[in-house]
Amino acid sequence: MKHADRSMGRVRIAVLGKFNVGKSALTVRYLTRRFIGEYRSNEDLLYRQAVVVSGSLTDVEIYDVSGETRDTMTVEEAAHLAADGAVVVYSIVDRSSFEYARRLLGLLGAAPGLHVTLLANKADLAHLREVPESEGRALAEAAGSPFYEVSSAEDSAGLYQAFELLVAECHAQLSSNNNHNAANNNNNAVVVSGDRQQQGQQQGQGGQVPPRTRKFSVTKMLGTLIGAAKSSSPPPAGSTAAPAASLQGTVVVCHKSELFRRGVLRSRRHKTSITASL
Ligand SMILES: Nc1nc2c(ncn2[C@@H]2O[C@H](COP(=O)(O)OP(=O)(O)OP(=O)(O)O)[C@@H](O)[C@H]2O)c(=O)[nH]1
Repeated sequence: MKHADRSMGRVRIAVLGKFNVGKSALTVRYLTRRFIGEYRSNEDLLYRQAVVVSGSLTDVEIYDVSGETRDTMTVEEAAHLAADGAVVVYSIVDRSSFEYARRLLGLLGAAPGLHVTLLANKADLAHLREVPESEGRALAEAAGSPFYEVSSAEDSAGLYQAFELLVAECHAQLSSNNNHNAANNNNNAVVVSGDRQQQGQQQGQGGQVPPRTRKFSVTKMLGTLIGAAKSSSPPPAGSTAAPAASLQGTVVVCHKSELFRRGVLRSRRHKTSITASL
C-alpha cells in the first residue's frame, strides 16, 4: 500500500444537518463499520483517521457537528467551513430536517470548491417516511450533489460509497491544488506548503493544540472502536469499501472557540487561504 499521499495533508469533511438525523451514527458507521445507537453526544466531535483512498493511505478528519449544543455552529456559519467536503444529512422520517438540509445546501453552494454530498438517513424506517426519495434526489440534483438514501443502523453499501466518493474527490482536489501550487511556485504556494509542513511538525510533536479527550463515554468508546477497526472484519458483501481504517484514529471534542483557533471555521473568501488552513 502506498503511503506517499499522506504527506499531502488532511482531507477535511464536515457532517452537517439538523439534530437527531444520525450524523454521529453515520460517521461512526463509516469509520468503524459499526452502529452505535444508544449514546447521546451533545458535543461537536472531530475524528481523525487514516483511510484508504485509491489504494493510498490518506489522513482524514471528519468534523461531526452536534445539532443540540447551544455552542454549536449555526447554519450560516456552516457556509464558512474551511472544509474540503461536506456531508449534509437529513432523516427520511423528519420533514423539518429535510428543509434544514435544503437551506444548508443553498448556503454551501456559495462556497467555492466545496464538494457536497446529500445523505437521506434512517432508510430502515420507511414505514414512518415523511420525505419521498424522489424529493431528496431532486434536491441533490438541483444542488449538483451526489445523493444516497442510507441507514446507519444497517450495513448500507451506499453509506460507505458516499463517504468514499467524497473523500476521493476531495483527495483529488487537494492533489491537484498541490500540483498547481508547486508548478506556479507563487508566494501563496510557499505559504501553503510552509503552513502544512509546520502543521505536520507540530502534530508530530504532539500537536499545537493538545487533543482534549473526554474523561468517559463517547470519545473514549469511539477512540477504542476506531483503534480496533484496524483489525476489524472486511467490508460487507456488496460494498466497494476498503477496510475502515489502517491506522489508529483519534476523537477530539471541539468547542466553537477551538474551531476558530484550529482554522476549521473561517472565511472562505480566498481559496488559497482555505487550503493553507487544512
Ligand atoms: N432507525 C434508525 N435510527 C438511527 C439511524 N441513525 C441514527 N439513528 C438514531 O437516531 C438517533 C440520533 O442519532 P445521532 O447519531 O446521535 O444523531 P445526530 O444527528 O448526531 O444528533 P445530534 O448530536 O443531536 O445532532 C439515535 O437514537 C440513533 O440511534 C438509522 O439509520 N436508523
